[in-house]
Amino acid sequence: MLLEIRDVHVHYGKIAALKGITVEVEEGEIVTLIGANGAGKTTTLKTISGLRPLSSGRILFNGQDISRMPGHKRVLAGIGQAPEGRGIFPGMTVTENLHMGAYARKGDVSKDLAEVFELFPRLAERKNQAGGTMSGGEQQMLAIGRALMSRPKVLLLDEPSMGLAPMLIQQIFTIIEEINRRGTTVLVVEQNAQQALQLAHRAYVLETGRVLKSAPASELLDDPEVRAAYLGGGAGAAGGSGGSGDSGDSGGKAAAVASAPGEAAVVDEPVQKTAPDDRD
Ligand SMILES: Nc1ncnc2c1ncn2[C@@H]1O[C@H](COP(=O)(O)OP(=O)(O)OP(=O)(O)O)[C@@H](O)[C@H]1O
Repeated sequence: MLLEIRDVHVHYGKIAALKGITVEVEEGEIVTLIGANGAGKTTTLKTISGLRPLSSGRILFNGQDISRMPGHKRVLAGIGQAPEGRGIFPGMTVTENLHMGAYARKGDVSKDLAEVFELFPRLAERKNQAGGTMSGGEQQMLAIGRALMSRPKVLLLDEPSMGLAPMLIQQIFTIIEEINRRGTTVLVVEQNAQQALQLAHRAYVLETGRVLKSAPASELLDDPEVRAAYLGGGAGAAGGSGGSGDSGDSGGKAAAVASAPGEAAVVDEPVQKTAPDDRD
């Protein structure tokens, strides 16, 4: 087992955000955590990467207990994270941002840089552009690319589809599949349950700090309870895709994106929000 989260409890002051979560990730898998707002998905990722301390429980990585290991050492051990809200450095260029991803690692990074540019040609085209002037989709690519620069064994992704137009979501998910095909294990948190379940091998459904269910992703796509609560109640995603009943149709994918009808025309514009989630 590459990553094991065992009966983990996490608190924000008196608020119990995780109430005994157990999640396992095998090497080579794509695992997704789905669930409503406030279920504890982001907290789970932050606890794995060392941004939140555990109240109790254990986190094992490659069999080693990392529960109390500082975050930067976890990066060196092979845990890479692309955080919610991207968290890129707005004033730095794309290349500089990518170099920051390798800061904790010694040695030549040119091969890694070339690999990221190959995965994300858009970043290569914009390598001298300031991160803050990039579109939402490009910033998401940059955040993933930066996490890859640390050569993670497991890549933690927090809401990679957030705020992106359907076509871009599709692109990002295809790249995540490719990253996994090249050997990186992926743990991805998503509100976009339909797409996450189509991407992942296995999934955990979180509800108010607990694991409600875990199963192969394809099983959860057909699970009536999951469909009712997280997939818009019927076939395909919420939002009225036309309801063809085929969960793999592109209409369903498009409808899985939470956007007002008028927003469909917005492709991918520069975004201002670049700071990491700083509610802590
Ligand atoms: N900085 C914080 N201070 C206090 N409570 C917090 C903080 N961050 C999260 N929480 C609480 O912890 C619980 C889990 O939140 P978390 O962000 O992990 O959920 P989530 O499933 O990722 O939801 P979202 O999609 O909204 O990010 C919620 O009850 C939330 O209100």
